[in-house]
Amino acid sequence: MGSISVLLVGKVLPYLEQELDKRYNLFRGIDPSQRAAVLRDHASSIRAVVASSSGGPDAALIEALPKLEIVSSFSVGVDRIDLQKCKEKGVRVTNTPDVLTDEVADLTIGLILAVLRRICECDRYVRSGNWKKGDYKLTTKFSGKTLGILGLGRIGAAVAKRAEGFDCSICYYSRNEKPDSKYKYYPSVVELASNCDVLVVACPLTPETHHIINREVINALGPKGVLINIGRGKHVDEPELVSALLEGRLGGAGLDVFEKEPHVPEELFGLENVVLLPHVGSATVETRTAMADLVLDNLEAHFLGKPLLTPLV
Ligand SMILES: O=CC(=O)O
Repeated sequence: MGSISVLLVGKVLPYLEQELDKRYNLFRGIDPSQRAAVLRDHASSIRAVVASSSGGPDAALIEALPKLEIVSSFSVGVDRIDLQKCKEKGVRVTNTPDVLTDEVADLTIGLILAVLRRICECDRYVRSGNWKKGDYKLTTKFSGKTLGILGLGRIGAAVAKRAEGFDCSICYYSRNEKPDSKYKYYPSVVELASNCDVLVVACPLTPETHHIINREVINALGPKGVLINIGRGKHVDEPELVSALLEGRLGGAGLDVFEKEPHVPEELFGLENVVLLPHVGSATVETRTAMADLVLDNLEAHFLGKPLLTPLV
C-alpha cells in the first residue's frame, strides 16, 4: 500500500502518524501553507484523508482532491468534515465510535465531581498553604441528584449508566424520544434544564445543535445548576455562558471543550465553580491507541476492498 497517497489534515497521536508513514505515501497538511504546497504538487494522487477533531476536509478540499475515496477520522465527532459533500462525491467516511465511549463517560463523571466537590480548587487550597489558616468550605453532594443528558447516544447512555451508580435520577432530551429508555424524556432542552441539577452536553455538533445551550437554557438551569460540556465548544453560546457564570445566574460549569480551542475565555480563570480541561475526553494511552488502530483498520479495509469497520458515509 506504500504507493497510496494519504493526506493528514488534523492532529493525531504520533503513533498513528508513524504508522501512516510506514504504510502509505503520507503527506502532512495540518498547517495551511504546508497543505497548499502539497495540493499544488500532489492533489491528483491523494486517495485518502485522515482527519481529527482539530481538522477535517471542508467542501473546497474535497473538491480539490479528484481521486479522494475515503476520509478516516481519528475522532468520534465528525463536525470538521463536510459530510454532505462526501455523500455527493461518493467519498466514504469513518470515525472512531465505541472505543472511546467509556473513557469520555468516565471523564464526564470526573468533571461533575470536580465541579460539585471543588476537587481542583481544594487541591489549589492545599498547595497554596491556605489549609493551615482554616478548613475549606463545604461543597455540594452529587449522589442522588438529577442528571439531565442532552443526547442519549453511546456516550450519553454510558454517562447515564455510571450516574445510576450514584443513585441519580436521570432524564434526557434528544431529537426523538427513545422508546426503550427507562429515563424520563423532555421534549425540549429548556424543559430538561429546568428539571435537572446537572446538565451534560453529549450530542453530536450539527447545524441544529450549534449553540443549543443558549441564554434561555442557561437561565433554566439556574444559579444552582451545573453545565458539563464534553461535546463540542460550539454547542454552547460561550459569551452567554461566561456572563451567566460571572453574574451568578449559573451555579457552575465543567468544560472539556471550547468554541475557539485552544483559546479559553480568560474571565473563567478566576472562577472556583468552573473546571477547565484541554479537550481530553478520550485522551488516555489505551483509548487513543485503540482509536489510531481503528483509523488504520478502516483504511486497510477500504484499500483491500473489504467492508469498513465503522462507516458513517
Ligand atoms: O473530541 C473528540 C472526538 O470527537 O473524538
